[in-house]
Order: sequence, then C-alpha cells, then structure tokens
Amino acid sequence: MVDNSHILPLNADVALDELAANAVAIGLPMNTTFRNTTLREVMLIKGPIGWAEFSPFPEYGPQESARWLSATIEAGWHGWPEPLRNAVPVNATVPAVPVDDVAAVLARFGPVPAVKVKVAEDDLATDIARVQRVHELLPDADIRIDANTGYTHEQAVEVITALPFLRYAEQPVPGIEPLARLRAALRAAGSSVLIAADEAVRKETDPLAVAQAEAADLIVVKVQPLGGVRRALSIVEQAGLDAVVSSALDSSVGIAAGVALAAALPHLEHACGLATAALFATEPATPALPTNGALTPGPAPVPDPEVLEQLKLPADRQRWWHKRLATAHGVLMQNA
Ligand SMILES: O=C(O)CCC(=O)c1ccccc1C(=O)O
Ligand SMILES: [Mg+2]
Repeated sequence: MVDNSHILPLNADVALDELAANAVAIGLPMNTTFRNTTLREVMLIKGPIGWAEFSPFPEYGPQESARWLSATIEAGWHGWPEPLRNAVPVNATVPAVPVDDVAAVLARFGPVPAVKVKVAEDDLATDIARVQRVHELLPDADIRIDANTGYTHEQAVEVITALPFLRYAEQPVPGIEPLARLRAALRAAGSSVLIAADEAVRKETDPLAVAQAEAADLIVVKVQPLGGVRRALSIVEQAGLDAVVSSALDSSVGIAAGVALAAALPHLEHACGLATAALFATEPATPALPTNGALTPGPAPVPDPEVLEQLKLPADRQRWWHKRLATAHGVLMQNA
C-alpha cells in the first residue's frame, strides 16, 4: 500500500444533484488531430463562484476521474489560492504534424518563449525533422519534446542526442525506473537535456515516487488529474522538483485553473503548457490565448449560452457523461 497521508484530501463536499443540475457536456472541435482526437468532449459545470470543468479523458476509470472531479469542485465551489505573479509564460504545443505544417501551427500561438513538440507517433527521422524545423523557425525558443511514453530507451537516446539544443524531454519512456535509467545514461553520455515526468506523475498512485527515485529533473503537473490547484501545489512542494503546469487539453474554463496553479507556485522556472486553446476551432467562452507569450491569472471565463447550446453533445453522450459524473462522485464519497 502506498502511504498518501501526506497528500491533501480530495474535495468531496458537493452533492451529486447539485453538480448534475448545473452540468452540460459539450464537444470542442479541434484544428489539428491531437491525441487521436478531433472533438474534445468536456463537461462544464456552473458552481456558485464560477464555471468549472470536469473532463477526464474517455478511457479514464472511476478512481482517476474522482480526482478530476475534486478539481471541479474546487474551481466552482471553493476557489484558488492568491496568485504570486500576474504573467505565466506559456509554450506553443506542436502536435505530431508533418514538417511542412509546423509554421502554420506555430502561427496560431503568436510569439512564445518556448515550444513543446509532440513526438513518437512517426518514425524517428520524422520526429527529429519536426523538432529541427521548430528550432529553425524559432532559434531563441526553449524547445522540449513530449513522447508520451512512446520511445524505447535506445530510441530516446538516439533522438535526444540528435537534438542537443533541447531543454528537456517529457516522458520519453514509460514508468519510473526506465525514466531513471535513461536520465542516468544521458548524464553519463554528457547530455545536458533534462528529463521531465508526466504520465509517471499523472497516472501513478504515488505522485511523489518520481522525485524519490530521482527519475526526473522536473515534473509536469496538471490540475484535474492531481485533484485541484491546492492539492497540486502541495504535491509540487513535497516533490521538491521544478514543475511545469500543463493543460489536459482542457477548455479555457479548465485552463483558468492551470494558470491559477502556475501563478501560485513559489518558483516557476519553465514556460507552461497552457496555450492549448489555440488547438481548438471553437470554444463557448473567451479562449485563453497568450498575449506576448503569457497568460494572466483570473476567474474562469463565462461561457456564452448560445455557443454552449451549439456545442452541446447529443443525448446519448449527455447520458454517458452524467453517468461518469455520478460514478466519480460515488468514488469521492466513498473515499471521504
Ligand atoms: O503541455 C502542453 O504543451 C500541452 C498539453 C499536453 O501536451 C497534453 C494534453 C493532453 C493530454 C496530455 C498532454 C501531455 O502533456 O502529455
Ligand atoms: Mg506529456
């Protein structure tokens, strides 16, 4: 058994009826395929202090979804800690698009201090060419890659060594031990590219295990998978590593929580992955697009009722989402 007693409890103090009565499931059409998705489904819930998002990925089960719901309750019913900064630098996110499409994708983000490039969906040469194209277009940007666990140890070494200008590589290989082994191998080879853990934090039952195993130089934290802004803050503090706040492809309602977390971190070394609104073609509320490469903390944007109605998913998907909401709520109540 993992001892999680040092981690803040999940928020479980809102009745299911109240959540369900104020919830609507919508589909956000995307500009480019991302995570094999062209329509991101999310549930938006209106709480007494503002709009909140509940959007676990379709394949996530009840235990994981319960953490996402804890973040929803925090956003709509409790609120977030005070910001320590009023600008959060963000990265552009380049999906695994063909090299020739990179410039057009980057253009949607405006000027940014950093770029995250998705890799490990094609062959290694294509991955390397995509990243080199970004470096060519934005020579001064901090560049990181995200393989979403998709490389073997050998593939990761090959790609990272071919791209020595990288600032860091996010979850190049799966799991904590493989990450630790890769990090040690890169150091031994004289590489200065840092290792970031994402899935190993987001999906493990013990989010602090990465730091204990010295598997990464920094951790990627997402508000909903970690159960809310306050819970994520406490996990970062206990991990004692630099953190990058990223979007879980949230709508701009959910992005506001990510910006609140990034703004409340005592130390913010790297630009955050919170500019994903640029990947959506339509949103019900003012999209969280960066100005001069940064986002500003503030309350979640209020959806326009007409656009909300247009984006509303059909009845069968509403039922599916409401059922998920009920299941996640049941888990929260059981654990509370
Ligand atoms: O960090 C970013 O730039 C964007 C967010 C992102 O990549 C992402 C979005 C949804 C699900 C997983 C991930 C990920 O970081 O792996
Ligand atoms: Mg990632």
